[in-house]
Amino acid sequence: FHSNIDLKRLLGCLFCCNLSFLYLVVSEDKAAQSLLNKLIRNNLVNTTNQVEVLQKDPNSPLYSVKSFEELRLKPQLLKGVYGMGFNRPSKIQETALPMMLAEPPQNLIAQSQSGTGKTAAFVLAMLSHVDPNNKYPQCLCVSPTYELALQTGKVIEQMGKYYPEVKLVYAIRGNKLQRGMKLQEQIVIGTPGTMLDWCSKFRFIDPKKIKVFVLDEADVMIATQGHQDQSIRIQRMLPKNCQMLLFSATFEESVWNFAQRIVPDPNIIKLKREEETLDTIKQYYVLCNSKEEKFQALSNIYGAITIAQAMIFCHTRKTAGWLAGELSREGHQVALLSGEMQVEQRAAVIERFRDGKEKVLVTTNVCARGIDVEQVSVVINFDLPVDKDGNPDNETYLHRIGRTGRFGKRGLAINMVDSKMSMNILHRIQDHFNKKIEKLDTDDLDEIEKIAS
Ligand SMILES: Nc1ncnc2c1ncn2[C@@H]1O[C@H](COP(=O)(O)OP(=O)(O)OP(=O)(O)O)[C@@H](O)[C@H]1O
Repeated sequence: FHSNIDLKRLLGCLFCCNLSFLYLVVSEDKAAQSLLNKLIRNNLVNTTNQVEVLQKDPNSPLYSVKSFEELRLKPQLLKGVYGMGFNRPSKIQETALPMMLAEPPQNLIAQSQSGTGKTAAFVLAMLSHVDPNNKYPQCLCVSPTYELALQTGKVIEQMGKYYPEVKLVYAIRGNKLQRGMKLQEQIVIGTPGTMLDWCSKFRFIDPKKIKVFVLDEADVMIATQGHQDQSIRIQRMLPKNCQMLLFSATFEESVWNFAQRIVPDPNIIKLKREEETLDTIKQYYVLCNSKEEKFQALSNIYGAITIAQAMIFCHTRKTAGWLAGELSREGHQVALLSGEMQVEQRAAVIERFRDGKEKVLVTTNVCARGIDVEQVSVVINFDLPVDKDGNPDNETYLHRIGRTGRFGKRGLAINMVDSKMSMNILHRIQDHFNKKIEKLDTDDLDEIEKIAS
């Protein structure tokens, strides 16, 4: 089942004049990124921001809860929640859960970054609303890919551990059912195409009996051609009083337009992402003439200061592979994150690095975009981040080395410059952030030692 992301990317390159191929590659990347984040995250992201709430009816009181008890959950579900190690609702759950569990049910559009507790919230809502005595589907949840659906399914299974009467089925390609059968499971989770077929073409599901409809990862969903229309067609088959819930990590205009078509009369909850800043980061650049010289500079740095954990970014897979080899030969414990790896393999590499089993992580841009490895104190741009036109990619630069304000530890960033062009990129990055990037002479041990103090 695991989609071979790299084969598709390769095909995308071969047919790069064919836009639809390119489209596929981009959307696969988004889904892969999202899956990767899910696989490596095992706790909530910290946030100091407040949720913004826009109520459908501004006059109705706004409830928020500080404990799961206040939600009057079924005892089996409360046990399930505590069994997962949750002590109290996350920021977004504080407001989203009372809305989702209210009677009559309310519709909701919620946006917050990955890892803030959205999945756990809607899973709890689905489990609370089903009637296990009714042996037919009552909740539908659509996800952009099979793998993402599976992850949500796992959360349903964990949270519903003490509520075994509630059953779950996956509406995914490859799960072939006998014609004419009717599903008995109360929750159906799957991808839009198969879900639509099961509701209309095969009628395994009676859409008129659905009480809760969840659309997860709306931003990833609309990046895949066809998913948007399929989702809307499913939504149109559902009864008027069905609760509609939509979740997204980002909220650009296209997502918002889609959300409004899926969710009528919504309450809206938004949680701003924690801003990243370069304020607590010391930034340096090193002048070199070749990749061998860059490696030598790196060795000198390693020789002069103790680096607990470093992340090194390269532009191409080839450079990353070469550098990882050179570093290993010098006796470093190196992890390599490369594009040809499957998402699960990538997650395993990042987890080992997180656990401190490896001290250096060498990676290409594509692989590490959007991944937070908070404890890394040194980031090395072996190649500076540029976009496809060769312009500085300021956003990636900030994301790689920036820290989120209050939680941020001090950090060190070293940029390797090996040509006039990369010097120009460096200057533009420096101007963009209006923060000086100091020159570092890596042949001068004393100077290197100073940067660590
Ligand atoms: N109230 C809570 N207390 C402690 N941990 C929680 C709580 N809610 C969720 N988590 C955990 O935090 C992590 C992120 O939660 P969740 O997957 O629900 O977030 P998300 O916003 O849906 O992110 P993603 O889209 O990446 O899955 C998970 O490991 C989850 O088990």
